[in-house]
Amino acid sequence: MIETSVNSNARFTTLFTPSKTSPHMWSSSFDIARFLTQLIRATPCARQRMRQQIDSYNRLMFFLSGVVHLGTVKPQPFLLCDSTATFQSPSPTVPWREPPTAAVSLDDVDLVDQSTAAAAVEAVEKTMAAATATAWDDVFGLEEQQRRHLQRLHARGVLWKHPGKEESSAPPVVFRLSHGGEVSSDGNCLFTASQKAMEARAIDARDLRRRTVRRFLEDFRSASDGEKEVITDAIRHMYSPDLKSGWGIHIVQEEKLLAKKDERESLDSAIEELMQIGMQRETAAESIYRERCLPVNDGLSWAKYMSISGSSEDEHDIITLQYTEDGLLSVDENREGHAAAFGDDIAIECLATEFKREIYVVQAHGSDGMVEEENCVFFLPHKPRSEVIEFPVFLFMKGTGWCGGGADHYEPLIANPSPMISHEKVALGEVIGLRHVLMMASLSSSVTSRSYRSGCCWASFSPFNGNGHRSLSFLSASPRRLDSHELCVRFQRKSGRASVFMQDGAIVTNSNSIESESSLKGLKDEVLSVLKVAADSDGQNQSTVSITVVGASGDLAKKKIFPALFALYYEDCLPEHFTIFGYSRSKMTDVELRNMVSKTLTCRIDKRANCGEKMEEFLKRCYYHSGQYDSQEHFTELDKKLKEHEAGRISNRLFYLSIPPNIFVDAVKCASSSASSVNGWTRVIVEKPFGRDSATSAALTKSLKQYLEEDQIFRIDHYLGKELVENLSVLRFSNLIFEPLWSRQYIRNVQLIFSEDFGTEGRGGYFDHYGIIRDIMQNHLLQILALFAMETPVSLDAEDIRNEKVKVLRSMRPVQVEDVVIGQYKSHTKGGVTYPGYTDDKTVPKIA
Ligand SMILES: NC(=O)C1=CN([C@@H]2O[C@H](COP(=O)(O)OP(=O)(O)OC[C@H]3O[C@@H](n4cnc5c(N)ncnc54)[C@H](OP(=O)(O)O)[C@@H]3O)[C@@H](O)[C@H]2O)C=CC1
Ligand SMILES: O=C1O[C@H](COP(=O)(O)O)[C@@H](O)[C@H](O)[C@H]1O
Repeated sequence: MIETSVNSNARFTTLFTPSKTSPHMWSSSFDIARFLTQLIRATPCARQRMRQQIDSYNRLMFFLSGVVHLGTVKPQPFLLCDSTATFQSPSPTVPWREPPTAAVSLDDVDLVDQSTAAAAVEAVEKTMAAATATAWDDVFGLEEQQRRHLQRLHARGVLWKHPGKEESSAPPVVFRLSHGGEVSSDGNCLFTASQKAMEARAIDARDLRRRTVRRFLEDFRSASDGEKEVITDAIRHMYSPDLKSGWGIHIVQEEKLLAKKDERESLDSAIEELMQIGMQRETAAESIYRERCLPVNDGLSWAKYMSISGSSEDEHDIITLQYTEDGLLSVDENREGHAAAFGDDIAIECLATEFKREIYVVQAHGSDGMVEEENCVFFLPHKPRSEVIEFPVFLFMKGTGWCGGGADHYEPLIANPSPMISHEKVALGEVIGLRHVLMMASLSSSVTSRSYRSGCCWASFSPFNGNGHRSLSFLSASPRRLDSHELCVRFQRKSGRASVFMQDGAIVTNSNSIESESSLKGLKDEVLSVLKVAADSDGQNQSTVSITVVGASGDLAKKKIFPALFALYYEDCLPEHFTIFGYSRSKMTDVELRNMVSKTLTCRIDKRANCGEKMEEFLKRCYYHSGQYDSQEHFTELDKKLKEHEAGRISNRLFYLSIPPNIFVDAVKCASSSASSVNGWTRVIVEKPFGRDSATSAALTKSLKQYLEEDQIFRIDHYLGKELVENLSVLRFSNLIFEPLWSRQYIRNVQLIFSEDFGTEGRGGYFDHYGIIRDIMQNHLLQILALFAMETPVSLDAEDIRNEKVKVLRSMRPVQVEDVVIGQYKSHTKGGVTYPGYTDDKTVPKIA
């Protein structure tokens, strides 16, 4: 029995639905807070947390099982391109070191005014720290520990040596690995991620898939019998496992079958026929699909399988049969044909061969990685069978797997190459007192002109001029500001030695080849001013989020939204630049709004330090504008105020509609036409109820879509964000004890109990009109029911979860009036206090 008991401590929990891709799950006061963070940053924490809990163990198992069982790649599960290890080998290179942690003293090089230098250093340090820290900051789905490993990996860089080439002809390269952005977590992610990681703009993900399959077929056909056998074994192991003896790693095994799209109807009728003679749908389906579909169990069927991208143009649909040791668990019939073949190790190797590039799959393990801290990043190499002609491709493997059911997810890594720092090469930086400004510059006379990426600037050298001088140009790192600033560095060719040997900010030798003190001073001044400009301009390009609570004078705003925003602020989850505006018809000043809000702000994070202070700071960021919900003019005034606060930054705007549903559309119309962002995103959160029934809900959506794109609309069902509800999925799918027991064989009945210990609380008008069934049953409780009863989704992707929920709802017998017992609560006395009955509430209309 699951009891979702709700009492006065109940927190506001949210589930939001960016409709097209439906339910993302959320949780509360923190829940609404988390929802808002995600919405603002588009990084779903709750999902992330759930993934983390489910995945870390399974990912490692999945990874190791791949390594153990796959005969086609040479598994090397431990750091292959470990920069630390390689850099320590004796070589003519300067060993790479971690950035110094001690504060830099400007004493040795203090040739400019201290305060200017200090201010600039601070600005630059901030930018640099942000650049490194944010390298993996916004990536959702990571445990803190993983994030740390990845940030460290980014900061250190990864050394890569061209396989099979002498160092002299192909010197080693250090890559900085940063996240290349999320890609949709469907079966195409290997290809979409690879396309981004390769920065292959001219080729799309589908082409990559096609070329992968073509490469496989060409090579497979020309393989020897022995090689074919190895490949076939690997394919069988993955897609047609031996269900008698193949157990050991996963408690669920999958078989893949291919159904011809044009035979789906006849397959369905055959299944129906079996059902008519009393067979259950799944057993019937299993039997028909097994009999009439193509198993993926050899090279040719693998090629057919791997060609499937989930589009209507595919020849086949993928059918997945899932088994536990007890027998059939489920049949994923993929009726809409959207499932795509997830790329496996064989596919990656083919991709590597096709492009003649090594592909490294990088994994970072979390707290339960069972490996020591230093070895938490794994590189799984996939070597091309051909020669290597280009730099490698790096992919990040982020698990979304369910109990070994597969579905690890690939995301692109962008690998920025930097040359090795050697004694022939010099970096300029510390000499001018800028600890973290790493501008590596090759002064070797063979190099005529080159660009190097530094943490906050681009620096490029011109060729030497007739006087043996060359200049260094700085460009702001921000792509929007490519205004260059010329600096004459006046390094001399003749010395052949660097003025300052520097690595990551450290001075390792003298600076006597810089011509004179005055030129150094000039250089320092100029660089400082350039960097200051760069840092300032970067600041301007930062974005800001303006959150407008429409209906700020109301119950929900006071009780839940403002406290949630404060919780977010307290937890440092709001961006640096944000403003909150309350908007409603009531007349209020900023101060009055702050007073109103302050009454409901509690330090949710149980009396933690500085709560009062934080609250004051937070309130200072809250403003109010009074206006009608259907007035363009009033929203234009709001827009003006928002702009003042946004101060020229990229503005992202969020409107939280905390108003009665009959005025949603008016407010959206005015907000979108008079107060939407011109250079950032505009998003709208819509509170329930989304209509009274299906028709009115559709009508509401249609009206909203006159003014908004679907992906701007976020619908909330806060209940799904409740921790208990979220944990249900974890309990079901990641708990090895419950997972196999969660079936009708072992559970006799399930009761969902929603018990509140308070009454209508002045909302009698609403309840009497709308009804408790519409208020909580058709949304909150049905969602819980679906989560409880659904089959394992293919992945945690919103679409997959929704599909499984829909299947549950479709297979339920509609409730009849005779099935329902309804009632109203009566007045009662407890602890000497008398609580009114439903009909005693003054706001409940009286029957004449
Ligand atoms: N309260 C809660 O716990 C929950 C609420 N919701 C939903 O959130 C939304 C807001 O709820 P809640 O704050 O309780 O609602 P309120 O009834 O408190 O309304 C919010 C504000 O809207 C304005 N307003 C109210 N009625 C009208 C009207 N007829 N015409 C124009 N403006 C009006 C008022 O502001 P002013 O007069 O200053 O303009 C009011 O302060 C609703 O859609 C509700 O269903 C969802 C889940 C829980
Ligand atoms: O949506 C609603 O939910 C609340 C219960 O949610 P909680 O987060 O406060 O526990 C319910 O009281 C209210 O009637 C309903 O509209």
